[in-house]
Amino acid sequence: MLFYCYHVLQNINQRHTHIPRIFNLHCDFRRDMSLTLSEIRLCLSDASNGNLCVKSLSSQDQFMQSKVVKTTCSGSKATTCEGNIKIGSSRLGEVKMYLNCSSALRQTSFCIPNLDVVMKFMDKKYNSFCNTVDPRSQFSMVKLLDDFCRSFLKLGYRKGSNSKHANSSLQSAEQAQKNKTPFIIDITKGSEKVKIPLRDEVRREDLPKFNYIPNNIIYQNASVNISLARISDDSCCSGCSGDCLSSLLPCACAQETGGVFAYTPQGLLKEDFLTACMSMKHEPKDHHFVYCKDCPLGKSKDDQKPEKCKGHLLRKFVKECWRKCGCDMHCGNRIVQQGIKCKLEVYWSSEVKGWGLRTLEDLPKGTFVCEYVGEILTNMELYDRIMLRSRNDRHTYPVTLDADWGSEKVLVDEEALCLDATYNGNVGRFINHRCSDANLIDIPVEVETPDHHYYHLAFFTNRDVSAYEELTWDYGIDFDDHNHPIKAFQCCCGSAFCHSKNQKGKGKIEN
Ligand SMILES: C[S@@+](CC[C@H](N)C(=O)[O-])C[C@H]1O[C@@H](n2cnc3c(N)ncnc32)[C@H](O)[C@@H]1O
Repeated sequence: MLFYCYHVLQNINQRHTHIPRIFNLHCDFRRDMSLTLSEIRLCLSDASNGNLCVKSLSSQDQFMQSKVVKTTCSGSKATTCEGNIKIGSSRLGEVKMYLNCSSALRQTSFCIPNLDVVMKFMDKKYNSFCNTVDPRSQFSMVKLLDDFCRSFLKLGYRKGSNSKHANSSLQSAEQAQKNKTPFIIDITKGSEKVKIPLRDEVRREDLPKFNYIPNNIIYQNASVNISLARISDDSCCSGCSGDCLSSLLPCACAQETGGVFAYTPQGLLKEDFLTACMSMKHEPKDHHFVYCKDCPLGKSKDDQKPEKCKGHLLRKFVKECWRKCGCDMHCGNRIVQQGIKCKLEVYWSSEVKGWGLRTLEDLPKGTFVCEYVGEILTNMELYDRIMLRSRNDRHTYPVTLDADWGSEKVLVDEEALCLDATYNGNVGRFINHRCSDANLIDIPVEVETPDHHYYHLAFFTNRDVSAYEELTWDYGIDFDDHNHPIKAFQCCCGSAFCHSKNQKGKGKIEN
């Protein structure tokens, strides 16, 4: 059997905004190139035959396969050829096609042509055949296959499916088609270097209501001292020029990370730095935890009788070059401040989790994705906000900037800071939690002030992440502490290490 895979329509779904989309096309073409729509008759069986794992989709997007029992190619020298066409659709509505013809071509001098060339050939052939002049009505193989996939989903839905899973995908795909799925082209309203769309596949009424801000903003009482005088001459690199990463000796800005820069020349977080941060997060043994004498969290719950500190993870910081440094804006030690560069998308993750964030491209390990941006609040301000919160507010959006709380003897309230992205925030507010094996890690980054009670919270990938995977981080919250400002929720992350499974005694991880 001749089998050959062509990747032709990869990423087409990035260009086509409406689902269903062709994800990949794998196919064989006959030697005489007689494989055209009019010459193929498809008989789809309704049997589903297992799952097809696709690397570029997350493992939860299992594909249902339908097997074509017969493919007939007429008009060729070989009268009939039996083969397989496998079509899969995921819950997200992506469609994958394999075309696999059996033939005797293996024995011939058949040479596999470039599929782009074949596509053009087919377009030309059918356009001349139809004698069309209007470019809008011209035949296109790509359009034809796209249409084929849409019809497949549509007809499959009408006839019903023996899979609940596939059914919901088809339903939402159908609905999306019907409604021409409204979505926001750019939730950042032009304030980031990249556009970040919001894909509304299921036509939600409750689109997120918030104001997009690309940088943290002080709400009222927070003390953030960003005066240049605060930066001493020996903690910046005024003598540098160009790119600090290319100089022979690391400059003063690498001191925070032990005299070596945390970033590679390719702009990724270094493997050993990442490993150290991950091990602190995954094995928070006593020496990584610090206990403050006068814990701001304990105080905010009861000022008269403050609760004992439950401990804070003492975190490693990255320090980036900044305004007092002599290097330029493209210096390799200025990753976070250069802003978002990845292709991201906000999408409806699930009924329980709500909106989520996914990547539209493969991201190598150590890639900076985005910051968690919000209003800078003091711990008391956050506490007051929480008191006023409506019971109907399902999701919460604060993070505590406590990476250095333990090293301070006493923090006054103006210095015990949090970020709240409820009303004002960036795309980081859509990142959902995943217990233990999330694909992002949050790293504290010092940029404009050496005072570590204020810092940037930046997300980096902690492994290679494939396009269309949901981006998640481990919020690191205590799910049993119902008074914590970051309200615990019933976790549905789906991880084998999920704490809600642990509570039922399954998948327990030992710290
Ligand atoms: C920072 S927001 C994340 C974005 C949110 N999903 C949305 O729709 O805007 C955090 C909230 O999302 C929900 N959430 C995040 N991860 C979750 C998970 N693993 N399971 C259930 N709910 C989750 C919780 O309601 C949580 O308070």
